[in-house]
Amino acid sequence: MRRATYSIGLRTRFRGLCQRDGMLIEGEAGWGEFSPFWEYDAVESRAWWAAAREAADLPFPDPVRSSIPVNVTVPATTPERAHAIVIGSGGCRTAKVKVAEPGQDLAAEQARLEAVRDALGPHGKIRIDANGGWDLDEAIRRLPLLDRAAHGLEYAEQPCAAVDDLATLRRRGDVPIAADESIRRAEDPYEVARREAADVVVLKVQPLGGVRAALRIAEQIGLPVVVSSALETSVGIAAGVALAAALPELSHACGLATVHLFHDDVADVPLLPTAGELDVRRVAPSPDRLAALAAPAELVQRWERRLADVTGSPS
Ligand SMILES: O=C(O)CCC(=O)C1=CC=C[C@@H](O)[C@@H]1C(=O)O
Ligand SMILES: [Mg+2]
Repeated sequence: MRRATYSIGLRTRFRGLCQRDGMLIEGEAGWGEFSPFWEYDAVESRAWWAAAREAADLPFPDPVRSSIPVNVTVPATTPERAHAIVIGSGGCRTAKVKVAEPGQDLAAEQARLEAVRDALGPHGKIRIDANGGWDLDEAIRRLPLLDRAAHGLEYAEQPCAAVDDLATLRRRGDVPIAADESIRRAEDPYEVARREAADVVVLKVQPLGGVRAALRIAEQIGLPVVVSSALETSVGIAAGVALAAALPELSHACGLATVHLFHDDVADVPLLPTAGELDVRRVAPSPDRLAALAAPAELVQRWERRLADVTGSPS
């Protein structure tokens, strides 16, 4: 099995990261990506490895659509930069704006949302993602204010960490609620649905163990699905696109336009949107790009050791 370890700078700090690294593996069916964030231990990273193996070894399920509408992802940045990111998004008509980042106050979030609304126009949709960063009182206080600043929010993704709090917020009805971490990092991804704690669920291929595993959750959970990236290169994004393409129903834009957050990509033709949509296709990295983006030797060794820990085999 051929493998390559990449390291790519991010244009704007995102979830505390200035650089993204991971491994790409080639199997009989094509390329897969293994890029669990560094804070994930070997046990949690197993699902990410299963996803990489699936992509490398098996064809993706048959698609039922040929392109996927996507949101532009706006990091916790200045209003000016947020505006420019939306304008340069490749025609996205939905924007997802990060909120609840350390060091950012309510006024900064309101200004960012106003700038995004200005760039998107009155008909675009705006969603926010707090990554579970608020307690219930803070969420109750902020959601109506951010809803107003955005001139209407499509939904708030993971405003609080606890499923109980999501259920309370949903019952209050200020803003529709989406669950992300409560699905991908939960023992039981169906708890959110049983507790009627979300209007939408966010599914990510790597943390959920592959396209087929995520498809099964989508089929059984009984809620609208948004397929999102785990901040991958175009190789990993292609697996998310394959999931979105195979879903029987797709009513919302997906969070798969994150290659624009990277300075560079492993593919000659990156999976970036045109007219707000991504093409449904597999991606192979180009040898030249892989060479240019190869991780330094020390980082390659760290990834090799990590892989050995996750698979239980010596590196
Ligand atoms: O959903 C999107 O628009 C892009 C993906 C995205 O926001 C994320 C990718 C990877 C890690 C996460 O912190 C973050 C998320 O929480 O959804
Ligand atoms: Mg999220």
